[in-house]
Amino acid sequence: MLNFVTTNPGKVREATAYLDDEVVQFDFDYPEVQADDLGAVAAHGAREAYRAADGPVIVDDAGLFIDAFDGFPGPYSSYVEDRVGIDRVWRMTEPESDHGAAFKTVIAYCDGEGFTATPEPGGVDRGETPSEPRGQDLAGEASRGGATTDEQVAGGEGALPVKLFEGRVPGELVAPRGEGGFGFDPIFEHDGTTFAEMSTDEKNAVSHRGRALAKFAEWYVTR
Ligand SMILES: O=P(O)(O)OP(=O)(O)OP(=O)(O)OC[C@H]1O[C@@H](n2cnc3c(O)ncnc32)[C@H](O)[C@@H]1O
Repeated sequence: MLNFVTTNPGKVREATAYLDDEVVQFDFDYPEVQADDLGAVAAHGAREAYRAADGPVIVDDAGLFIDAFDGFPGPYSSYVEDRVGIDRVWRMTEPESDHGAAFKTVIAYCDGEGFTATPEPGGVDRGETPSEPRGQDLAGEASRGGATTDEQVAGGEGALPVKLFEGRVPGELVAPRGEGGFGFDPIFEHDGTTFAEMSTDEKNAVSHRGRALAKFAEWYVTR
């Protein structure tokens, strides 16, 4: 059994559709660290949640990165969805010449144990294809090239190990269409279809979360 630490049932639906193991929503609203890096936020959350949960946990920190706004709202997407709303985010983007955007997610796994997989030189597994099942051990080592977040990801000396899996999907922002999904799905179009017009399985097949879950699932069964 795997605890998916989230207040968002949409994320759990997507993970359940993907993983063979039983996935249970663990509604634990951990204090999110303020960081420009999804990995740092997810790693921190996974450690906090593991201490509160009875078993292994995954935390997914995700966001919408809009090209015209240099990646805004990124890690602050949940806040912007609540305070600004997806209609106004679309209206802000509409006058821009570039409507490009990407969803990104980092899944952090923690079970209180160390991991045996070999760390990849150069950082967290940032590949995009579901066929790359590698994560990285981040216990107590500042192993990434980023400027501000190495220490937050590594968690300092003696910190519980976490393993990170990233997924990204490019797309275009459009006027809202569709009833499915959650969050910014109605204004995010990929290959002519918004995520809100897709079924959960269709979205998982191409989405940031699906890609990260694929990497996680492949590692999880063989770890
Ligand atoms: O933190 P938890 O409790 O898991 O739930 P959350 O929904 O607040 O999750 P995040 O902190 O990861 O915030 C991500 C925000 O990014 C947006 N988002 C992330 N993944 C998305 C997806 O697959 N489809 C649409 N919007 C998404 C949405 O606005 C989320 O609120």
